[in-house]
Amino acid sequence: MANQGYSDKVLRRGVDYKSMFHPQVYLDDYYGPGVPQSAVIKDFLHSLFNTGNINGDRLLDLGSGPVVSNHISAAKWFNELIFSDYAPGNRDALRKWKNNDVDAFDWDPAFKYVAALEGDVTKWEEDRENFRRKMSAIYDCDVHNDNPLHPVTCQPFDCVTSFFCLEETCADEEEFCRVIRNVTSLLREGGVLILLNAVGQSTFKCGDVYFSSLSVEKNDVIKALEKVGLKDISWHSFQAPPMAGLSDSAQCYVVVAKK
Ligand SMILES: C[S@@+](CC[C@H](N)C(=O)[O-])C[C@H]1O[C@@H](n2cnc3c(N)ncnc32)[C@H](O)[C@@H]1O
Repeated sequence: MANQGYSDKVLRRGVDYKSMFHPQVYLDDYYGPGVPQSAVIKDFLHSLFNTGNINGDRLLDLGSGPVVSNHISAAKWFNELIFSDYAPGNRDALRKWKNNDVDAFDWDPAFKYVAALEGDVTKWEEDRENFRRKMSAIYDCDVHNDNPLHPVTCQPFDCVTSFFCLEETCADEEEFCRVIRNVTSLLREGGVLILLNAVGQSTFKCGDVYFSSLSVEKNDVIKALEKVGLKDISWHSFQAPPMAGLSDSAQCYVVVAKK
């Protein structure tokens, strides 16, 4: 589980996200029109949520970045969607979209795509407005705090998600386990944790900037979840289409576990 490769690059992490992670660049590279990876992820999350087994009142996403599309399929199963991120620029991008600002990122194609998966593409605008209504808060967060939402304290959530975030904040296995513990503390008993990330990724790019990631395999993730007492752990992995030099991994995982 060691970071490797890219020894000639400066790999950014931690506080660098506040100044060197540019939301618009990230969105264009990873979520722009025709990026195949984002379609594969939407397909997978659609099939996961459409089992109907993951539902409740409040869902919290940690390290949301400027991204809403990964939660479109989840939205109909929860009354409130709470987003959070460490970098103010990302929280601003989320707020702009919620407020329908003219220069907000255009998520309409993502809503159309998911509405088509749901079997009725004409519903996409209704889905988009329902989503905006359910987006009840956008918090500052740091998954390295015992309470990642500090200073905000919340009732435990029915579901906590974190996509392409936790490994990106950790340098070693010990930190990864601690972060999993912090994140799990926000779940109610019986609540569901959903993590999505790349397998074996040690770096990803946002524009010209390389960010570090803790390279994890299936056993590392499952061990960390078991260590904090999570149960009913299910692991899914799928091949992600090549990302044209943006990441050194072409495999994604989704892990689902119950507290
Ligand atoms: C690769 S982006 C993922 C964004 C989004 N979740 C997605 O699926 O595309 C990693 C995100 O983690 C956030 N982040 C970095 N350090 C963090 C920390 N200590 N606590 C919470 N989020 C953090 C960054 O600001 C960034 O938005």
